[in-house]
Amino acid sequence: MIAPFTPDLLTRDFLTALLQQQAHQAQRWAGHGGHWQWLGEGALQWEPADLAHRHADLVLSCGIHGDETAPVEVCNHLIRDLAAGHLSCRARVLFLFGNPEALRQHRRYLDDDLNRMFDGRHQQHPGSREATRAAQLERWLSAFFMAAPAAAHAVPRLHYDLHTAIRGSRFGRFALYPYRADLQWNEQQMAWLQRCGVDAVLLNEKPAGTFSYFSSSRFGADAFTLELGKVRRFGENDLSRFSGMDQGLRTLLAAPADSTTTPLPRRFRVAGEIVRQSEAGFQLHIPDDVENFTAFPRGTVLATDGDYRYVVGHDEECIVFPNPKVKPGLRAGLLVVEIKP
Ligand SMILES: O=C(O)CCC(=O)N[C@@H](CCC(=O)O)C(=O)O
Ligand SMILES: [Zn+2]
Repeated sequence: MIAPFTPDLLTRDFLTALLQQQAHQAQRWAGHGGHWQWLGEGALQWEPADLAHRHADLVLSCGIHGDETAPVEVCNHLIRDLAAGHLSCRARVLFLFGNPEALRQHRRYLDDDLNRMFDGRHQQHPGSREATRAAQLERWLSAFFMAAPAAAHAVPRLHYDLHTAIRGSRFGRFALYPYRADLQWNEQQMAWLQRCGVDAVLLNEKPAGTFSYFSSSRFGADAFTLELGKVRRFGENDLSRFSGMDQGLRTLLAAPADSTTTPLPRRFRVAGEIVRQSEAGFQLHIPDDVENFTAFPRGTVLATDGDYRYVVGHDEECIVFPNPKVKPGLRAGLLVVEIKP
């Protein structure tokens, strides 16, 4: 029998409540040092009692891809510990569990890749379940930033979109920094990422339909897609591999990121993109066991599709996210080159 919905269950085990579709009423209730608010399926907001002195408006999203379960467990533990009073949180936080139905089915997506739908692109996919969800996630995130109560000082907007990758990687954890028209990368954020165990950052050079691009471009948030490990099913994740990010987030909830300098992550810029052209003719000439950040020399033909060829044009390009199964028109791989200090 499905247990009745209570706010207590919702925060004690948000994930189970979500997967069992138990929580579906708009509610607001008091917690340790602040208030919770259930906004809708997969959306939970925390506001500290002392809003005037909060140090960040932080969006933590996970499960945008339904087969990427470890970050969902990390967020679930943060909610549980915050609800139990074991974790202090002086930031205002919006937790978003991106694609609940895909999480239930352990599928990357149901109809379309949700992380290609943001910044209004969902309007081009009427009838897609991910289009509906992207519009909903955009509304929650927009309201969270736009309706932020006044504070005693400027409050940074942050958004960390937590993912895991399909393939192994030469860098265990890496971040994607969405394109910024002003080209100002936030060095303090880079240092914070390094302290969380993120070894490499990819700087994107054009707008995208990703969730992190949406919050960066629309709200000036310091937003990142964070790749924290490998895709696995619920129950198969070794959460000790995620402890760096877990600890980093716990510290950040309690207090602003400190600005001590650390070695910064290595930086890469996007140099090219493999785009699948057709359903029938696309071939990716990269074996299945090639890891993210594997380098290929100039002249290597990485993909073909009819007249289309992707040929490595720099002395060396490293492949990230090679995936021959994407739909035509979508990215089937990113090519990056390191920016030498
Ligand atoms: O491992 C893979 O092939 C994909 C992992 C993943 O979901 N990555 C994100 C990156 C988003 C970005 O470019 O900021 C994605 O593809 O959506
Ligand atoms: Zn993902």
